[in-house]
Amino acid sequence: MPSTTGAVLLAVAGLGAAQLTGRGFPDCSQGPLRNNTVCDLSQDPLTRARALIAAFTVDEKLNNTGHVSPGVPRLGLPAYTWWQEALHGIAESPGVNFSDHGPFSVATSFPQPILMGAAFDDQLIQDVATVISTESRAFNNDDRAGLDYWTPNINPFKDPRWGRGQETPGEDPFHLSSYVHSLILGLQGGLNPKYKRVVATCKHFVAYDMESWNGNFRYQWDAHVNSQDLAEYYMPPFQSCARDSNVGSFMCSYNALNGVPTCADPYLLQTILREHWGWTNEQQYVTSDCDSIQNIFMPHNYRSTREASVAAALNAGTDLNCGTVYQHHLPSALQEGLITESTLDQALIRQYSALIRLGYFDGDRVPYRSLSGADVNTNSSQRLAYKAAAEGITLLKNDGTLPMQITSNMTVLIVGGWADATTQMQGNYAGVAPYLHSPTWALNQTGAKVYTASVPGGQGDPTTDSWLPVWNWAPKADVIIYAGGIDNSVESEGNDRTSIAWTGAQLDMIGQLAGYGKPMVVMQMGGGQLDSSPIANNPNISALIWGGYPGQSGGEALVDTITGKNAPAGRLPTTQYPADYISLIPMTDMSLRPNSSSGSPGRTYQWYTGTPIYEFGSGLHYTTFSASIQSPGSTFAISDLMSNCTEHYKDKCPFSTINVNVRNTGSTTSDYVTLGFLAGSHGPAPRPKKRLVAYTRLHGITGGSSSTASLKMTLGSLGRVDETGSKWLYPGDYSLMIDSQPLATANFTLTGNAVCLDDWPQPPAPSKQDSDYFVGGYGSTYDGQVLVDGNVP
Ligand SMILES: O=[N+]([O-])c1ccc(O[C@@H]2O[C@@H](CO)[C@H](O)[C@H]2O)cc1
Repeated sequence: MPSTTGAVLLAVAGLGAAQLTGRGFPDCSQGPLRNNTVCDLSQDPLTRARALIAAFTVDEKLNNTGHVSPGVPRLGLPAYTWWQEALHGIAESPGVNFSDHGPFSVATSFPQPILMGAAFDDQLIQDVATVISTESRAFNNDDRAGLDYWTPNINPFKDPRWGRGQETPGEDPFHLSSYVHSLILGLQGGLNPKYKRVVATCKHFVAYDMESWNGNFRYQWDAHVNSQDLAEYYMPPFQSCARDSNVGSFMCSYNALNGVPTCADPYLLQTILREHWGWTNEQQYVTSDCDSIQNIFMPHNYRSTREASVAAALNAGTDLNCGTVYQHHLPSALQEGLITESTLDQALIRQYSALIRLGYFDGDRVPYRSLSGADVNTNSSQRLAYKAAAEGITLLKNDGTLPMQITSNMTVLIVGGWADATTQMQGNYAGVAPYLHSPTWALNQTGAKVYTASVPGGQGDPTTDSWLPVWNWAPKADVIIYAGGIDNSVESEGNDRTSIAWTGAQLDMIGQLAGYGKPMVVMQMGGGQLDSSPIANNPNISALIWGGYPGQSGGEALVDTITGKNAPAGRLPTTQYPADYISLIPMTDMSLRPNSSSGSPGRTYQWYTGTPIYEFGSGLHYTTFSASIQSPGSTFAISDLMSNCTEHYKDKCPFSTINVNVRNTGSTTSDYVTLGFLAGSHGPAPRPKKRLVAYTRLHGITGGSSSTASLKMTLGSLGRVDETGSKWLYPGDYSLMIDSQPLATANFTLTGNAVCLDDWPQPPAPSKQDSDYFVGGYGSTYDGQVLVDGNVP
């Protein structure tokens, strides 16, 4: 038992404040660590990290367990802030300093992931992530950021109300898995680079997709998910991160899963993450979400003391605490024997070996050390931010009015809360952009006469003052654009939506404007979808464009889509449900399949039994396409497929690369997203309507010419998940369909006996303590304090 576990000598600041605790690097040539093996580059990262941690006293170990780590001055180990954010560009966060450094106080601001997801272009995502990691290294070299980025948010966007759905690439688990693989390659600099560019963090593990609904809050919510939905829907993006992309870090979530707060769950953090997915080289760490270890104690009330709560987290495999409870309560947990020093060592070794993989101790040998302000906000990163917005923008309705020239002799009226949007275009987790070009700014570049009105006001605004400019200008306009929808005032962290309809005030204005009978375009902005049927069904509205949160070049990309400079080819990454959908299913219902007894109509395009307003994968073009598919063959014996399968993880074995010839049958040059959906009578009922198994974006197909999409399909993409969560290859009929409204189909049959591709580990039976689990809930009190959102005591 260690003798000294006394007061931790640490002044830890509040969670959200900028905490610039000093960065810099340890000096391995002159500093006190120079003779420690951590400075010996010939050793492997794990050996080096072990040697470093062996030099710490117990107090020094305990001190360095929070996101603000003081380092060890005695050893010349600098303070380090682990918490940086970069969801779509370097973002304001505790470890990032944007304060004035001349032209270098900005970072490229790409669109929110929900819009980049709509591009269905994995190479684009890798390119974007490479710019982010380049800029991150420049910030780090200028001592204005650390090297650990707690991004991406990769929880599937299952419920249209979720305020943070905008942070994700959409609702489909295959799409998310593929997207996140490319993203991590770009952020970290490859699958297994000698030096990672930055550490990426897949969050929030797992089943976190609700902020605040009907008295449930993310800090206390217990998500009940059966093994089938868990393995089939909620887990695949995380499997892609851990097993297939070698991500450097994971973040457990606020919520509990089936009675156990995720940060205290060894089934998740050890059995699934480290054992089943082989995330075992001890060069990666699990961090908590910010204060989610405190939440194990309260409001989850999963353990009766803070000491027991921090011990439950550390022992389960949460190596780092975003917050301060580890630093304040692990000392007594150690003294009470609730944790061992070797478990503490393991957590620290994981943290510091991750830093070693970043070259933290290797001085100028790290190739990224030369990156500087000249590598931030470059011309090419500006072009990429534009491209990312342009590729994601999705055309949902067009009566033939678009594309439409906007020339200097025209008058344009643009109305709505997004008409002059600037920071609004970034959404949340944003940084300081070099510029923010609004739709109005972009229209002004055309030389046309542009009138802007930001009406309407709030839903209950009874005045017509703000309508006057509209009534004045609408009759004179050659084209009317309405730019509105939703933004972070109704969807954000801590804030789920209570309606998925357009507000009456906006529909009133849109209807009035349409009444002028002019060419009229509606831009539906925001991350979550709105029921746009009133716009789709209004014959006086020429076109509907969905623009998400398009980032620094959003205005140009939107206006260029109207004029045809950008030929739209984005596809909806989520289902657009009718407005009454949310009255049929509670946010807390985690099941995907429709259920006649609960009344659930099912979730996502795979299981929703109703008719969507616009389905997942919708998106029009300024041209037309045809497709022909090369058949992979008609019949396959499962035994043959398996005997050719040499991968350790059987679901990764290739099935076939299927070539799809896509022909532009119109005259406008355009990209085309080739979506491959699988359906058929294989595996047990109920069966999904279809599921995405492959996609590729083809670029710049000129009118009359063709391009080939190679859709790589694995055995896993054919597999289906049973009720225990295991994935099987089943005999039966399969149809691979190209596009949402199929342009081509290939049918084939698998014969023989079903074979298990992935034997899912079963959760343990609830322990006595787990069954004592009690959710306190917000609005309840603890120690006389009322628990309120954003104020977890
Ligand atoms: O106290 N704060 O300032 C604060 C700020 C953000 C916050 O959200 C959490 O922090 C992010 C860490 O990456 C997670 O994605 C999110 O769930 C939680 C707490």
